[in-house]
Amino acid sequence: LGGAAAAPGALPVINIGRLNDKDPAARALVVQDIARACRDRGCFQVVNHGVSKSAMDGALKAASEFFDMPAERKAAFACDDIRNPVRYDTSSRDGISKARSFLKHYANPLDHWVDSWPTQPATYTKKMGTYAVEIQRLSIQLMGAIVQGLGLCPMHLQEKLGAGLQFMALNNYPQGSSRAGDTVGLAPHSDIGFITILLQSSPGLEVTHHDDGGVWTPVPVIPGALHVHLGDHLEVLSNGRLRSLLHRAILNTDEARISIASIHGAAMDEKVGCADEFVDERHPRIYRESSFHDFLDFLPTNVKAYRRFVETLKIGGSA
Ligand SMILES: O=C(O)CCC(=O)C(=O)O
Ligand SMILES: [Fe+2]
Repeated sequence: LGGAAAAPGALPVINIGRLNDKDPAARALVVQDIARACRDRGCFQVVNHGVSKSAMDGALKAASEFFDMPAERKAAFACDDIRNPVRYDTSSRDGISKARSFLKHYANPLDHWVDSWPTQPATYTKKMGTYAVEIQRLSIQLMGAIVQGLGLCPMHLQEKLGAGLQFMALNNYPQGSSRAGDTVGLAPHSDIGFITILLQSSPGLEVTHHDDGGVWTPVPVIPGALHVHLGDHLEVLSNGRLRSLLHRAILNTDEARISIASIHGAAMDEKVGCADEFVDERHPRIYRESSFHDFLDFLPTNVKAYRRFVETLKIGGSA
């Protein structure tokens, strides 16, 4: 064919209301939509997901109130140790932050982590906690559908996910200049974990799947919808049947922008490897097993020339 790759079509929006349907055929249709979206696009948006509008609005409000605080207050949460349970930062020491400040913290189980969260603004823990719990529940429901779509039992990972990691990143981007053209706030990367569920206050997120030929597709803001994309550990688990999604954030030229990413994975030291069901003579194991802990060890080494973590896990490849 040659020439520039054609822009892939609109990103899928999936109504997941019937995932809980008693009729297995009704659930199967939704599972099929999710499976296709995971395979072909590495992401999709969900509507009818059961996360309340008030929880979503509350989370964005809590995040914006946090970022609106004076710099000294926020600096109290700054920490050089990437293992700290709460971390605020404005610099680009991670190699991918170009123009963002962020607050990152863990969230599952909430009662274990919430005491380490900011106590200012006063309603932060209440609002973000409510959102975190609802998103954690949704993540388990979505993962049930995703593994079923892969042909596994829907319960395959449920216990590990229930005891697993929920890592939240609140991102704050300045308004971009319309004269400067597209300005990258957060450079292309994939997330660790199985899936990320993301809420954005205004457009800016862009995605490119491994076979999109490097064409970036903007993720539209659909009121009430949540964006879901696949992380490195789902690529590993599926032995490469699914691929993690490269994504980036462009500065919005109309307004400052906030996004809240919730990353869902196995517990800190739990090793994730390829499921035996996807390994046979024709499909040898592609990736070494690894944990979130291993990912944190890898991060500081990934500053100069960015590589997806999952690339470094390839068996036979260079680590
Ligand atoms: O701001 C966005 O939309 C993307 C955020 C993101 O990719 C992340 O926090 O990992
Ligand atoms: Fe990300």
